[in-house]
Amino acid sequence: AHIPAKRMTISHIGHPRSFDVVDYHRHGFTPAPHAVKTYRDICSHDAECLLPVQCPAHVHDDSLMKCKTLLGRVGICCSSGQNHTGFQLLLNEKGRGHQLVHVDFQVLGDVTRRSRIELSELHLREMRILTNSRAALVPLGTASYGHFRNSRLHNVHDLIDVMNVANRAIEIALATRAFKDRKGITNQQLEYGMICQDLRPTPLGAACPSPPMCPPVAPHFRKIDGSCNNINNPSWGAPLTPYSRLLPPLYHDGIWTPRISEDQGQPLSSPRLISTTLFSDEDIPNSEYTLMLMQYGQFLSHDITQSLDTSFANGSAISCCSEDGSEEIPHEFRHFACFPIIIPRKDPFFGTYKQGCMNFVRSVLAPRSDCTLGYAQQMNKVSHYIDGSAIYGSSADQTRALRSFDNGKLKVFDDFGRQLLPLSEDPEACLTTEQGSACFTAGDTRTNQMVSLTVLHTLFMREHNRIANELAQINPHWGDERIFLEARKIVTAELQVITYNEYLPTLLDSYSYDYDQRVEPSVINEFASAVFRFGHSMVDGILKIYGKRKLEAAIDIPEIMFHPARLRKQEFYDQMLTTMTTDSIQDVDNAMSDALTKYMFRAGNPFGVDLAAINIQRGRDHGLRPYNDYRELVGQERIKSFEEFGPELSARLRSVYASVDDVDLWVGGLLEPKYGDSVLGLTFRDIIAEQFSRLKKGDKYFFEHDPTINPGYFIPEQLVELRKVALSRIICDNRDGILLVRQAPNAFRKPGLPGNEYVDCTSPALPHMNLLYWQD
Ligand code: HEM
Ligand SMILES: [Ca+2]
Repeated sequence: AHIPAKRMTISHIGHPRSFDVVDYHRHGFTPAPHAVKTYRDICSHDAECLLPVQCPAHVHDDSLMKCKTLLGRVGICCSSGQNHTGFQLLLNEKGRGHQLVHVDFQVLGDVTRRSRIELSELHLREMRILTNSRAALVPLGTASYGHFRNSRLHNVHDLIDVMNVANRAIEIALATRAFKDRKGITNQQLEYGMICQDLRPTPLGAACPSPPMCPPVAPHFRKIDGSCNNINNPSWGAPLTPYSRLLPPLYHDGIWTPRISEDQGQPLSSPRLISTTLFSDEDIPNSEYTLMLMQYGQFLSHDITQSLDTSFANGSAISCCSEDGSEEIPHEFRHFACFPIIIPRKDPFFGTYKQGCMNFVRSVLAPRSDCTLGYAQQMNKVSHYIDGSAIYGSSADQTRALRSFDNGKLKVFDDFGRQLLPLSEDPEACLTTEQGSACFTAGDTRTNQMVSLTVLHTLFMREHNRIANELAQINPHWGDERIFLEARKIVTAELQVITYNEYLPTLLDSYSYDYDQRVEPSVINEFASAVFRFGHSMVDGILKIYGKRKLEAAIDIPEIMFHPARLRKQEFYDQMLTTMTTDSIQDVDNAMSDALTKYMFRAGNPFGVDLAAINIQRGRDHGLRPYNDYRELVGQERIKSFEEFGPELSARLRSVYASVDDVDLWVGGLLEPKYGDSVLGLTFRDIIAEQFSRLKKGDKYFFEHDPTINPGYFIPEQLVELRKVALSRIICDNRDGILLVRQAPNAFRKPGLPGNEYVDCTSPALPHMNLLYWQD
């Protein structure tokens, strides 16, 4: 018996932050004196009036006091802590009535034994499935393999590390289930995190990773794996740790079983049915933004998040569908992480290929960071910070494999004088093994997923080496290590400048500043598994390639997924950069390219997989609550009837959702009307703002933080230089120069828009960063 979403009200206990305050100063508006009362007048002395999403999202029966923010939006009075779970709530009188669960050691001993037996049974079953059935594995060369390829690991050591953590997390989830059965714990108690017992001194404690060892003095350079950033919580933001959450998950069993309908507990509709009913391919180019807004968004998302599909212990891909794809494998014969997407028989596309099942495997889990029993948490495979991990890797091993150890530079593949990323030696790196295929290596395992993504990886690899070369000239006494670390630090700052000064202002108009040690920087599960996937709607299924005067090719993007060999054609790199900074993105709406919903990763096959359906299923896999709960979290009214979505959509929505409280977050967020002149609706916009606020506030090494905070701070003269950085300058500096000679100053906005006219790459309108300020 989980809490029906409709009965919930959301209120918040927060610590002071200054979201709208910043906005207000930046834009220089003065609120009309009668329009709003400032928070000081309304909230008590230690509280501040903030947008709800900026406060730790706490769901309980009472509501904190409503107030108005400086920009006139409805806020709440917040006063403490960021986490939505437990303890603070209990101390707060609002928590009355939610029982803290006492854990007695004898019960815990029994529960531990039971979970270990169950875990070994699961492993045995896995072995049986693997050895007995050909259908257990996803065949190489299929689209489903391409999907799995998206969460491939670097190497076998990487696999062992992930498996270790994942198995411990499963053990804790199993123990939680046993404990719940034994003690009659409610789903609500699980959601609130009311089982507060730290497991570390108990036999289950071994399942929690020990905290990282940090040097006594904070190092000047951030660690590759992001650990030791926060003094009190050194594992915050490190790879293989769980996502944070805005709201507690909604699982059917309170632990890991996906949610069902709010309407009489029927199963939710198939994500594929939702996809065909609500999403179609329409060509609606945006008049303001270039494809770079899409491509940089994906590149950035790969720096901060990667969830992994569960695999067999040997790393091979689990199949949940029969070999011919006509049906799901029955529960008893399939892996416990199977959660296949059922394709309705009448499916207008997959039906013609007699496909009844699309493979989907649930994400790998990580133990909770406070080492308690409770709901399952998904693992982020990469460092949560914006720290260039897609360029450099998220572990010391990965970085070592990418470095040349020559004057601080990264390894390159010299392709007749053009510097490309090193070729991959992994025989499965590409989706195809046809002659002439070539895949590349970088810090992230999704580098080859889209050729335009591979181009961005190449661009930043070149930028690193360009800076390393300059630094070596300016400081001839520096060795390889010093040059590498300084260049990485500068490139990371460049990513932060581009992200916060160029990219985010196209999506948001406000976010907050200052370091705050209490802020957990971790990527928010709702952000990774739904909200930031808004970018999928921006993707154009066709990449146009221009020659000197005319259109040379129109590439169907499924042809270049995990197949970036075109990069070896001499002109292609410059051409792709030109296309990305010239052509339009598609509008953010419920149109999705067929390239993503029918043909994704098809690799020569007649059909691919459906990313819209996968996004919806992933949200359910990760226990995301329905869209309405997040509307409320950003201070909007809950939707009460489908009619509120407008006449056109309401009938379609009603045909796939039994209740308005069932609508998936990714779906509802994309259907929402745009907020002001933003490309996004308010719900997505606010959650994105909150995420990037945390990534800055919770990162001690953020480039702009001052010497009292950032052990590797930049001096003011260097900051002035860094703030000149623009993506268009980086493109000009690292082009082949074969076809690309000009850029508009803002690479995300369409060239030719007022103030964004083309200029020559050598123009002072694209200022250079002067590295002489790094002379030492
Ligand atoms: C260029 C075409 C793109 C393709 C083919 C693509 C494909 C994919 C695939 C296959 C996944 C994994 C889905 C799953 O199993 O749950 C994924 C995840 C994701 N995508 Fe995309 N994507 C593209 C562009 C973008 C863009 C433009 C953005 C954002 C602006 C974006 C943001 C994300 C995010 C945040 C995730 C979740 C990552 C994680 O936490 O694992 N993607 N995408
Ligand atoms: Ca990162």
